[in-house]
Amino acid sequence: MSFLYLSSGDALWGWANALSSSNVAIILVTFALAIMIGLTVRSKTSLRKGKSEKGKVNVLKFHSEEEVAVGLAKYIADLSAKFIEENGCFSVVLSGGTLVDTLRKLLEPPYINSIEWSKWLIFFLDERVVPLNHPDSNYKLALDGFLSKVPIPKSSIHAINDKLSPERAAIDYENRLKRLVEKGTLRKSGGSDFANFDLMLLGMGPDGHVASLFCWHFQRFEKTRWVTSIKDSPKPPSQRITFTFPLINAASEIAMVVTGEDAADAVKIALRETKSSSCCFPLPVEKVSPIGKLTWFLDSDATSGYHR
Ligand SMILES: O=C(O)[C@H](O)[C@@H](O)[C@H](O)[C@H](O)COP(=O)(O)O
Repeated sequence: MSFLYLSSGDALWGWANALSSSNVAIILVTFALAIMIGLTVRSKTSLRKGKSEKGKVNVLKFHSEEEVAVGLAKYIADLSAKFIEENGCFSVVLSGGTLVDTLRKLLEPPYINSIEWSKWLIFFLDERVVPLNHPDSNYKLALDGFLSKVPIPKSSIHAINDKLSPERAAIDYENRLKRLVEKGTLRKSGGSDFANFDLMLLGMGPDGHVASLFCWHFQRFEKTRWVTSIKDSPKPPSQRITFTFPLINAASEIAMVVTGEDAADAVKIALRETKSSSCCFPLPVEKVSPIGKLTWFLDSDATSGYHR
């Protein structure tokens, strides 16, 4: 009832006088609690909003790996034209594994002639710490299967320093990326200081790993480093460097390119068709959530059991 009279100065004065100091304390605590509850509800709402507004997810299902390669080439060529028109260059981050082979349609007409290759900048999402001419090197894989067949200037291909230890190679690569941001060669992501790559091309292992971020390794929880190292990778070779999730998720576009039935279970989990069963935490792939857009390229083997 008292609150009904708050508009009247006299009533307010009388009401206030009537309060003992303990009543004042109770009212202050009540107000504080109300403000805290209000803030909690607000922040939960904005978190939910933030999550749903973050990036768009597009799932493209193709019958065969060949069709994935065709669809991926068109997607990359379109992005190349868009980003070169907007910014004068196109920064592309490559994974190892089967991805490089899936890029093969870019080496054919019309793309081989229409893409402005001289404006591409190439980076490596993860790299095995071996000499660059070693059969395990992702750089060598990309060079032999793709980069040597297109006119991308050598100076635009950013390989790791293969003379360094994994820790030092990761620090060195991170520092080189930071210098490229300072020089304006790479853009900064809107909401953070991380570099904002135009396109990251990711593969995924059957255990749901992406880059060299594996289930049982702390590197997947890294929050501040851009690039980190691992010395006991479950997928050989054991010594690697890898982009971290904050850097991965600062990208404008991420393509998750997954083919073959080995990966089908992890695909189902990542696309929320089933819950993680044996793992009591999200798979690394579930942490892929770019500020921009995420597009899945899947063949029918990788989607066996995925119904949506
Ligand atoms: O260097 C690596 O091993 C990778 O970058 C790794 O993350 C790879 O992309 C996945 O393991 C998928 O590999 P596949 O495409 O061969 O299945």
